[in-house]
Amino acid sequence: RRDGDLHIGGIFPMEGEGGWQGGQACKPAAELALADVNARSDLLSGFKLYIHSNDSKCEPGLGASVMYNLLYNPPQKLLLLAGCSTVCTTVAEAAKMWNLMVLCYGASSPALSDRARFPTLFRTHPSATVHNPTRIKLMQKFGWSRIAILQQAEEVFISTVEDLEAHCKKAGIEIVTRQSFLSDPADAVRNLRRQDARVIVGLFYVVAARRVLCEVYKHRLYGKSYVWFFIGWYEDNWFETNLEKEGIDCSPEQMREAAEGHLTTEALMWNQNSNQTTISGMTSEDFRSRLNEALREAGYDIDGERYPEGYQEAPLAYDAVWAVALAFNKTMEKLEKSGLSLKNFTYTNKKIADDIYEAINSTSFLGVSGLVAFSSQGDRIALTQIEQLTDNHYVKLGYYDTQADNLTWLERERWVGGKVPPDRTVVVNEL
Ligand SMILES: CC1(C)CO[C@@H](CC(=O)O)CN1
Repeated sequence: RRDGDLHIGGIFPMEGEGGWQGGQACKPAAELALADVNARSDLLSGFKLYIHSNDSKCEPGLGASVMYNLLYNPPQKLLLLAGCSTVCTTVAEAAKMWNLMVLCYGASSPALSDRARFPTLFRTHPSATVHNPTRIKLMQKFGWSRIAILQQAEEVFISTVEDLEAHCKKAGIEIVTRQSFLSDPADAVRNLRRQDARVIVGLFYVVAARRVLCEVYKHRLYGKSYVWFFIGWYEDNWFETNLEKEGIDCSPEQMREAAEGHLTTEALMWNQNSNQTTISGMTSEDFRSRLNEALREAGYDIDGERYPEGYQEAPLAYDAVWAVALAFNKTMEKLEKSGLSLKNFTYTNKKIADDIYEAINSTSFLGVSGLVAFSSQGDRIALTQIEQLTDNHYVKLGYYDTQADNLTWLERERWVGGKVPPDRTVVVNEL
């Protein structure tokens, strides 16, 4: 017996120039999850879930018009899925006026962790600040209490640095200098040398990262006396590609030499235990095979390593749909007690919206992206992974569970000079 259908809006960044076109892999992943939850007789019994989606191009204005079209055209939507920090900011700030929850699968901006501005926002994508406790943990492990920061002047990195500074203060780690640049890092890198920076946290997009690395080479700010922390979600050989195209005047060999030994931190988006069965019955590797099949059908040459954007984040979109289905299921059970159902939801019905909020807020299940649970500000609670570039390839050094303050260390780190670089010039007193 089908009591009816449940509808949600899906705003995916499919193509466009700026930002992140992660909808290319995230939309197919969301559709896989939709088929899976609708096939479950123990979920949403009597109802079928539908996603009505449109392309935001990762542009906030277009994202807003997509949202209005979803809201002002029947059928009524119960919730919105969205990607891209800029689009999620716009959609989540407005959605509360319609009592709509917003579930973001591709938004990393720390500014979104703000219940005052975004009272109905949840995200399966972790905030960029998730790296910071991991960076602090590594500094404490290697005895670095004097660091420097080099960042690109972009909102996401500015708010990440503010959070990092707060963590450093609490941990008693001194920041000797904080350099930022718009697009040319030359002066900023030169100032790092002038301040005798040795342990440097770098926060920039991958094109700026190549420019930084070439300046680091020129100023010899690498090797046995330096440690660089880079972001871990750049493509694997990022430091030796596009050099001509982007006017980088360092050779691939020079870039490799400057990059040798750097550390990276990133949030884990694929459940690490690849033979652990998740709520869908799949392991994360089963999910990968099904996603690859769906992407081949959509025309991507997966076997030729031609992955669409958002491939890394696809588990976050898949799990977002599961989080919605489980929350709706919980809400329907609660509403039935008072003879109501989600069919009674309207954009002015705050009571049912609060029930949906409560249901999402108490989410906790093992998804293909790992344990899915949210902080009080709606942020994804996630593990982080630490890697090091050794002999031109990334080696996994360990994982960090911030909530449990548990660092799993694999003892694989290697230092160019054979020992941990000190965080300052070491003066040896002649006896
Ligand atoms: C790890 C990354 C690439 C960070 O940016 C996210 C997009 C955004 O925050 O707009 C997608 N995932």
